[in-house]
Amino acid sequence: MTKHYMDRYLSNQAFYKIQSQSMIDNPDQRIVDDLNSFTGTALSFTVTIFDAVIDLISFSNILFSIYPPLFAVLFVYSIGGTVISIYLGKNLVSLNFMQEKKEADFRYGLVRVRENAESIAFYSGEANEMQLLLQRFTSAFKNMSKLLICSRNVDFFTSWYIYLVQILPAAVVAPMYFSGKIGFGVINQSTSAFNHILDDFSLIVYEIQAISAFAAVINRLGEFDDLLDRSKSECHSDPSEGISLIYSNVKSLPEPESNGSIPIQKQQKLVDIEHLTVETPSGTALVRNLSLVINKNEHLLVTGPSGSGKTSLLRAMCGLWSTGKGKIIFYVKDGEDNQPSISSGAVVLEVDTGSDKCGELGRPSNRNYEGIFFLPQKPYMVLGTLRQQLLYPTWAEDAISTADGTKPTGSLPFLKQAPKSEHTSEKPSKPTTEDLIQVLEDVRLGNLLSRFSSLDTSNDWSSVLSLGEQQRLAFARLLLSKPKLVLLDESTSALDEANEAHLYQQVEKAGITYISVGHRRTLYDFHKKNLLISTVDPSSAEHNWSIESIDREASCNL
Ligand SMILES: Nc1ncnc2c1ncn2[C@@H]1O[C@H](COP(=O)(O)OP(=O)(O)OP(=O)(O)O)[C@@H](O)[C@H]1O
Repeated sequence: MTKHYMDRYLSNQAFYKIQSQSMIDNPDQRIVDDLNSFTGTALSFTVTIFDAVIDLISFSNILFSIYPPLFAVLFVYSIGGTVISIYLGKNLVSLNFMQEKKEADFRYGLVRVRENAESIAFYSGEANEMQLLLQRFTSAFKNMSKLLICSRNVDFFTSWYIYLVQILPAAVVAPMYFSGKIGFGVINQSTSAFNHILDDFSLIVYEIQAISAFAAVINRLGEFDDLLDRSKSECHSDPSEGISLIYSNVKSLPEPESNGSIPIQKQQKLVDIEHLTVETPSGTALVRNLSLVINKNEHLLVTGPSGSGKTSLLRAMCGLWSTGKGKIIFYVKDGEDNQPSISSGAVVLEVDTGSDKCGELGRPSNRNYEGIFFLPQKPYMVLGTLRQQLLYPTWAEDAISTADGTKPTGSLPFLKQAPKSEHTSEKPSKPTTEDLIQVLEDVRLGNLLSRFSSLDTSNDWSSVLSLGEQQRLAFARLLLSKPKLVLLDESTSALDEANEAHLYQQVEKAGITYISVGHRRTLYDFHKKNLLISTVDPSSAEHNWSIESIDREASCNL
């Protein structure tokens, strides 16, 4: 079940939507704790119910042969007890639900302190953190107090219910004993049979607390399950709604000129954006009616005021946001197998649409295999060795290792990677150790090997490397993956100008076309076109962007 849920959580970018739109709380706790409770309790309930059925069959006969009216008393008693315990415990389900949430919130608060230890220490924010954590803890504590009061009431009743049962059967059969119809031993016999059967009928009374906790777990898992299903069905929804991403496996060939030749520049179209309007998930327009073609090596710089929607444009290009309209066509795949067929001078394009590629995972399972790479401003450092950092995210097989760095032993079927979807393109071949060392040199991080002794040293890389070093490491990943197109979101913001220039030269040398977002003047030196996005004016329907060529020499002189 854990693997099943993780598969769906990591498909269709469900984890991203859940986090960015705050759809449900603590999905991690649902996967770890709720699944654990669900499977454990489901198993123990099954065994308990099975036990109860066997017990009921064995003792009903005895009780019925002693005195049939005892059965009627038993029914009335157990039904009455069940109704009262359900009434007393009616708040237990919601209180258990909230307890799980509040404890998970508290734990998450502590995890955030650990993850942001340095920033908090720089801010000297200990007192504030303590306050925030105490608020979360107090909230969990208050809910626990309500839960305890409710459980206490249920417990009082359950105890009373259990004690009364000791005298009830004896009281019912006592008149028969005194009238001499039954012997003294039969009283004991009837008490024992009565207790057994009552235990079976009173499952709800005895287990009301466990049942309410189980119901809360089912609610939380059900909510999560629905969300994951919805995320999958959204991927298969009408592709005409929202922004369409199209991955073409042929290069777009324009109409040949009168002499039959096709201009070289036009053959190298990489991205074609048609009438694109990008909106936030809440529906605010950020970029209006953008039409743009990016050819190979025609590096584009996206600039504009803070909050104008530069990163959001990249989000739309990566398929993270589909709110808005228009088309983004990528011509980044090699077209050897699918040469366009030309008939009567017309060019027929063969394209794979995003929806065709949906398969199990909706959007392409790994955009990197499609020849597109993304570098964020704050690089993500995986938990693991330096080698795993470099191989991430294109080659992830080696990531299966335990916290102490050892490989898990034994055959665990769920550790096997999922079979590759037939639509998924081939990965580039895996780099050798020499390639990894070379790429570290290329991004001027060769000193890491002497600092950390080898490529297989594990560390908390986001703490031990400076932000600039992390950004260079991210460029090393890019150079290893050799995509056709890379989207750089202020990914050199922490670097000095010399390192920034060096990295851009390396990327250009590798033949990778880049689209950068940034504010720094130095960036103009490495780009050929500038897309300027201005803040949308809600009162006007005009588009809010302009494109101009960058005169490299002029920008160098600036
Ligand atoms: N998940 C979201 N839901 C709603 N609005 C969002 C969301 N994420 C970002 N926004 C809003 O969208 C707008 C554009 O954000 P974006 O990150 O694209 O700006 P930007 O131009 O890259 O800014 P900066 O230069 O400061 O990085 C901002 O006003 C931001 O508050």
